[in-house]
Amino acid sequence: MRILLFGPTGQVGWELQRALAPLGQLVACGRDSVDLADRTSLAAAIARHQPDVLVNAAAYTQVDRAESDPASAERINAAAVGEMADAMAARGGWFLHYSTDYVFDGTKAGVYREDDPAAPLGVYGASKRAGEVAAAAAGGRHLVLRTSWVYAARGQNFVRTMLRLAKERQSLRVVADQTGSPTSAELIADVTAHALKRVLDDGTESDRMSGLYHLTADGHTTWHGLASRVIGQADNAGAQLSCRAENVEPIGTSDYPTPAQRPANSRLDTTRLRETFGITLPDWRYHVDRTVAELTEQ
Ligand SMILES: NC(=O)C1=CN([C@@H]2O[C@H](COP(=O)(O)OP(=O)(O)OC[C@H]3O[C@@H](n4cnc5c(N)ncnc54)[C@H](OP(=O)(O)O)[C@@H]3O)[C@@H](O)[C@H]2O)C=CC1
Ligand SMILES: Cc1cn([C@H]2C[C@H](O)[C@@H](COP(=O)(O)OP(=O)(O)O[C@H]3O[C@@H](C)C(=O)[C@@H](O)[C@H]3O)O2)c(=O)[nH]c1=O
Ligand SMILES: [Mg+2]
Repeated sequence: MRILLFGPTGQVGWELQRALAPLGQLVACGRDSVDLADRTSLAAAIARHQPDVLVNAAAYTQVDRAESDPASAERINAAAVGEMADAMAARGGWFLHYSTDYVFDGTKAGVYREDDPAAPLGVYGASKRAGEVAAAAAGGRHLVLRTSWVYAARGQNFVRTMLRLAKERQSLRVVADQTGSPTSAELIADVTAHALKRVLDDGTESDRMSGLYHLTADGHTTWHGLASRVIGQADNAGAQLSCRAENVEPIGTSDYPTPAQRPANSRLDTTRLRETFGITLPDWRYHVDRTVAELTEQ
């Protein structure tokens, strides 16, 4: 079983290197060996490695920058994804890919299901939605895992930003009217490996599992709730902070203007994933607390 991984230096890709290794012969292609902006480079990587499974953890993830660089976001998050999906459909292999809660506009009152209409508010979300559509349109076997608010002990993420700012400033202002589920890269990688093992073990029976799934930690909070949790846990662990949890001020979205608009509600219903693959998802605080512990030990 040959597994090809794109994006091994990213948050999710890094964890996938560990999680996927036991499932087959894993080859990781970083930017040094494949540039997804270049169609020829992408086709050559697939031709060279002849994968049975392609896992794409690479993406254009700078939400605000995408607003002024839509061509790059569209190329990496949509066109390249379509080319990957087409190539894997032609090979008869599995294509695994990730998408985002930012495909929704956040106006729904409850949790979003996989088949709720997408209505992205920004360029990043629109490019990721186009990638989802392209992955399905190829007609091959695929798993697209839609996740949200990803963080890890390494890489660029909100949890690490909050710890850095809490060391520099005596107070922080964080939006309290955007709700979602913080999800660790480690959880995403472990669930990916579990789901991949399942579809490979089930052979052609697994064709009915092909499709789109929501994958987030259980429960939800706001960005303010997440910042308060992170700073409170770091403080308890003895980190030297200038800002305490009680000095994280809740603000409204309009008080924190950004180039890209973000959904007010992006809670995702994970029933389909849990029931199809028999997975239990931990509360969002579980991995947040472990990640903060790891970061404050360093
Ligand atoms: N981060 C988040 O909060 C969320 C992420 N997602 C999705 O999850 C997936 C993984 O995200 P995450 O791990 O956070 O991503 P990161 O931003 O941490 O990593 C992105 C990866 O993509 C690679 N990459 C970007 N452009 C290119 C290119 N032109 N050629 C080759 N490689 C490229 C990067 O390589 P390099 O290191 O060289 O730049 C890096 O390995 C993505 O599909 C993302 O859309 C979904 C919801 C939330
Ligand atoms: C740094 C900071 C951000 N914010 C706000 C801005 C924004 O509304 C929210 C989150 O900010 P960030 O820019 O860190 O997060 P953002 O880049 O929007 O994160 C998103 O990334 C992409 C890749 C995804 O797919 C999404 O699921 C989501 O995780 O917090 C504050 O209120 N105060 C602050 O000090
Ligand atoms: Mg960001």
